[in-house]
Amino acid sequence: MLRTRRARDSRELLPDHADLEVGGGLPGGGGGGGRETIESVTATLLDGKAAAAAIKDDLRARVKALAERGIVPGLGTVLVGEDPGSQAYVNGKHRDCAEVGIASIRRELPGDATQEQVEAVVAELNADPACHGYIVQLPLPPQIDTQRILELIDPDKDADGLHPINLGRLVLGYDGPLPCTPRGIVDLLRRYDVPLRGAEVAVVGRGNTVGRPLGLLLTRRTENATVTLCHTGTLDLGTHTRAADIVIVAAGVPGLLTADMVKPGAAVVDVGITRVVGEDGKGRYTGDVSAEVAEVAGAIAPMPGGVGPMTRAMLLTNVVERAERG
Ligand SMILES: Nc1nc(=O)c2c([nH]1)NC[C@@H]1CN(c3ccc(C(=O)N[C@@H](CCC(=O)O)C(=O)O)cc3)C=[N+]21
Repeated sequence: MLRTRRARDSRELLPDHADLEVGGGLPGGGGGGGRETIESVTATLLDGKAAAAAIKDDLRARVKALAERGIVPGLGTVLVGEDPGSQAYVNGKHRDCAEVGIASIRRELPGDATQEQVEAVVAELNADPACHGYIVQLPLPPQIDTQRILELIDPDKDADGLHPINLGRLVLGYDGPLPCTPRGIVDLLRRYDVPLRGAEVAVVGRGNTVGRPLGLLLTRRTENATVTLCHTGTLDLGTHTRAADIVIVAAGVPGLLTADMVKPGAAVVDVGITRVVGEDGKGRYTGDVSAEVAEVAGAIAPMPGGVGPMTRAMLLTNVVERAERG
């Protein structure tokens, strides 16, 4: 069972503070409402699906307001190749667009496309006034120079927020589109009142799409968290994660974070998404956080249902914000 009560502070779930808990008895909550020992505490669900639905409701209203000014926000996607996973993600993005009234601009190229062909599509979207923002779905096939493609995207149409100019803006504290996954994580934590100011945050993973920009985002004055950025060169990962009020795992290593590596009551965010083949021979996606972490954590953003839907909601947000700027 997942608690619906919101964790305001990771320490709140420690036994010393158990008698400070408010209210219990939420409708349909079914819990006994009495004190619980730490062993029986089940983490608050940081529900990315519900949060994304609320964000999409807000965007729908903003898209309507734009329509009155004669503006229809447009999101472009560039998909190269036939990878079923990538196709599924891109389909999801277009479904999201339809839900909030954003126009979809879809470009597809075969898996053996040349560098010039991909560059031509990028140039076309850069020039298209109906396209307020777009993404080039990653990974690209090996014959394509990914860095060169990403640098050719107009930074002001960079819906992912991953263009070097925009990552530079993030470093410098200038305005620009923010990377979707880091932005989605911060938004999710804020919605559930997980305090960031003064919090010790362990980020596991230094990748360009999540860990690295997340460290930058969390250490801005507006977030004011203290970040320890852990990576494959970290000698004793558990020392760092156990000291953290918030642990965010974006390593791509299934089950990397185990219960013994988490301070009781801490918030845990699972960003991992790795395709594994189960004992039944079926492929499925798995996160970086072991299941038993939910018995120690105060709050948890699971995979699926946590960060993924927030990433998609932030992609839409970046496009609507760009359209609002005119
Ligand atoms: N240029 C670019 N931008 C990306 O943002 C980008 C990319 N390339 N390449 C691939 C990764 C992966 N990614 C996901 C987004 C949402 C879910 C998602 O919504 N997942 C659901 C489960 C899957 C589902 O139900 O469809 C969940 O976590 O609940 C997953 C993965 C974006 N990526």
